[in-house]
Amino acid sequence: MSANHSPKGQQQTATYDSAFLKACRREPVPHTPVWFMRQAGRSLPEYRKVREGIAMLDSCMRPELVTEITLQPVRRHNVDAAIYFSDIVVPLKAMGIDLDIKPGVGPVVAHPIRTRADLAQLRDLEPGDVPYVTEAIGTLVRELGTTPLIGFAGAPFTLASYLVEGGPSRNHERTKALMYGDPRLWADLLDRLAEITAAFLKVQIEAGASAVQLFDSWVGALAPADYRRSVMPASTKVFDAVASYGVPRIHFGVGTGELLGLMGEAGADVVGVDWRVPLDEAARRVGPGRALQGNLDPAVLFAPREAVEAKAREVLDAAAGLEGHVFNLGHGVLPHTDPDSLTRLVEYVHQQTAR
Ligand SMILES: Cc1c2[nH]c(c1CCC(=O)O)Cc1[nH]c(c(CCC(=O)O)c1C)Cc1[nH]c(c(CCC(=O)O)c1C)Cc1[nH]c(c(C)c1CCC(=O)O)C2
Repeated sequence: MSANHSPKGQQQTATYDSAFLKACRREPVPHTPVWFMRQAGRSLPEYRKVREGIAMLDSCMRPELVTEITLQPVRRHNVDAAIYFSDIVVPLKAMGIDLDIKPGVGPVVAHPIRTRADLAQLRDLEPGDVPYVTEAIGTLVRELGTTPLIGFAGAPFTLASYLVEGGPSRNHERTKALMYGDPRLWADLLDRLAEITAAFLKVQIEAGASAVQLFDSWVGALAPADYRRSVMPASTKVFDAVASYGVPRIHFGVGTGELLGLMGEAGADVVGVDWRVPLDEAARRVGPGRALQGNLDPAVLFAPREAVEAKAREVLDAAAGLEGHVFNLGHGVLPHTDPDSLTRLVEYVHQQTAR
């Protein structure tokens, strides 16, 4: 019996033919696929329950907990894809960098990277550093059946911003001081982070992830010329490193209206768009040959149902002429979102776009 006729082969074929992966490949879809960034997390009571008393980073290293949390939004919302439950700082933690995720704050780094000597903290990431990732993804792919699993990583700029600042930052002043003040050290830092990120994405793809998303959440802080010169080479290196697997590569950032074209050029198959740029205009900026993902403002979910549906309709109308559209929010689900409004939104998009 050939591999493709085995139950596993049949599952792989059905996953390949899912609406989500078809939209990423810009093929015709039975309905517009939907998933939400941060769909697993504090908006769900079942998440808060299983996380009780367990620190965020500890939970990322427990495969049975990761599996359960990743599946929760799929069960509840009928989304078209799962996203692996983890955090962008997990590979850094795995190589021994002293950092923690502080509740309500975000990642905090004990010894920020600001000199060439500090770079020694960043060594190569080996699959053996993250055995829980390989294990959890293996289980998830079996449990998810035909629903695709998205792997992810933080992009070099966004990771560098946490490492250089030592924590979350509004203005990224230390990061920019290094970028403009010591371009050589900056380039070496981003190159190291690109290698780590690429290695982390490879682990996830080899374990069975069907797509990957690179989160460059804070890169919207840069002007296009600085992005092109100081960030794009590292992000391109990440995308090139995983190109041969043939899985869709999604590239996302916030406030990136002026960077959308370059973010596509960096090597993405799908460009994530926040709510500030309508999708038809985003498509003009990104150009042909790439799908778009987005872009409902996550705060809209706090409005009454009719208003949510009217705003979702606007997103669908702006996406009408696109080659490929994956419906998502323009950034992550906000912690106090009513989960029922997410479930209704999935239903609405599916029903409005059924072909
Ligand atoms: C910038 C960034 C981080 N982490 C991430 C990004 C990029 C995405 C984005 O722009 O939102 C990525 C991330 N973090 C988490 C996921 C899970 C998968 C998903 O459902 O999308 C993903 C994709 C879990 C998490 N990561 C974190 C939580 C909350 C911690 C908790 O539940 O205790 C979750 C569910 C913690 C975290 N980790 C980080 C922040 C800013 C925070 C929030 C701090 C807080 O408000 O408490 C860094």
